Amino acid sequence: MASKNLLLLAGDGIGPEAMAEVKKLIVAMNDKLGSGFITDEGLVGGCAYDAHGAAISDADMAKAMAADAVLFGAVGGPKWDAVPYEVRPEAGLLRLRKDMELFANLRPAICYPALAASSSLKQDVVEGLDILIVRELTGGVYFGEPKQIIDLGNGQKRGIDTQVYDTFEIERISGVAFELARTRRNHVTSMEKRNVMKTGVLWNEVVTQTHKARYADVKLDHMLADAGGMQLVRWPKQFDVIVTDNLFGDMLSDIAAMLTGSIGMLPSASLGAPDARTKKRKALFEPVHGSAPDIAGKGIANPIAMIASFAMCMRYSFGMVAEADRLESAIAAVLDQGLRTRDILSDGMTEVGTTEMGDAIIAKFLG
Ligand SMILES: NC(=O)c1ccc[n+]([C@@H]2O[C@H](COP(=O)([O-])OP(=O)(O)OC[C@H]3O[C@@H](n4cnc5c(N)ncnc54)[C@H](O)[C@@H]3O)[C@@H](O)[C@H]2O)c1
Ligand SMILES: CC(C)[C@H](C(=O)O)[C@@H](O)C(=O)O
Ligand SMILES: [Mg+2]
Repeated sequence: MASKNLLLLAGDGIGPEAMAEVKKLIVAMNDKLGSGFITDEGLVGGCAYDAHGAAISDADMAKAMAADAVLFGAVGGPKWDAVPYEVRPEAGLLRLRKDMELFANLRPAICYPALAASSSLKQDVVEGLDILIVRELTGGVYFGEPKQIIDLGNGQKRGIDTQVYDTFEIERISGVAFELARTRRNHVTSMEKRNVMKTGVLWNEVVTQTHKARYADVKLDHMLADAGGMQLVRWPKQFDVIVTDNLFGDMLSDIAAMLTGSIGMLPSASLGAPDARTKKRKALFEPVHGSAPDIAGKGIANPIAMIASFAMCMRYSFGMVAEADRLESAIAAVLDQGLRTRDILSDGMTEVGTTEMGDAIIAKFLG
């Protein structure tokens, strides 16, 4: 049996609360189904800074590089607002993405039937929604140089971030989007801002060329990213796969999160290129949400995004497609039963905390 070494990086705020539910699930799967997961743990984010002055230590980084997959909770919080920029909690996540070369971030936004009526959007707008945002994750303005604040010496400062994309980066992320579209509804919408950005012009050009050369069977549309945001809330069901850069993908996926009822619902997978010899991809799975300092420690966080991220882990890292499908069905069934954490609560439903929600999903999954 192929190894299943998981590194758990729970992080800060609600990260450990959500991760606790996945840990219970892993223990139950090992005990009852003989799934054979081997777990190790490490520190990332503010807790890592507190322990050793860095947002992730070299030792934990080495563990992440060696693991078959990394499960990540969330990082950040007001406690670390004043720490130096280079070691702020979020730097740990960015280092993991960059050093592991996780260029492809898959963010599916699925509206579970039971939540269609509780969205802030009209029911018919979100009912049956199943879209996938493919976000480029190791380039763009997140990593481009120079990135600095310079003193102009006249009482003024200048903040500089640099958006950079090379052909190969756009080619490989659009390849991922086209491949995934072929397994879905065969439609890709590429979003950039070619009307104001040179990287947008190149993005559009390379996606068009990649399509023509290798994926002409897939329907391709181009949309300016601001209009894309508007279309996502106007009529999201027009989309199948959206491919976009690092920053637009960050923003568009938070918008998409609300289509599903709550940001507490959205999982994600961050994947590297397959290794030439072993064909295995480096991979990290994390909820789209952050550490939610406003609700941390109260036991009310929604663990579904974290649990659904583990479903993606089983599907993409271990080929456990049946188990992943069953876990997603268990989430849907528990929502059908009327159980709701506070973020997705609506009239007539039963409010439960993080632990009860996790327990109910695990029981349904095993049942
Ligand atoms: N991947 C990550 O680790 C990640 C992602 C986004 C933000 N952050 C960090 O998290 C901190 C807080 O950021 P923010 O407040 O902008 O975003 P956030 O996602 O943490 O919270 C936004 C809102 O959504 C709610 N929310 C988020 N997840 C929830 C869940 N699972 N269940 C119920 N409600 C949930 C929060 O209570 C809050 O009201 C910042 O330090 C930020 O940098 C980390
Ligand atoms: C925490 C932060 C670095 C991160 C990002 O901006 O990518 C987060 O917002 C996300 O969506 O994963
Ligand atoms: Mg984000």
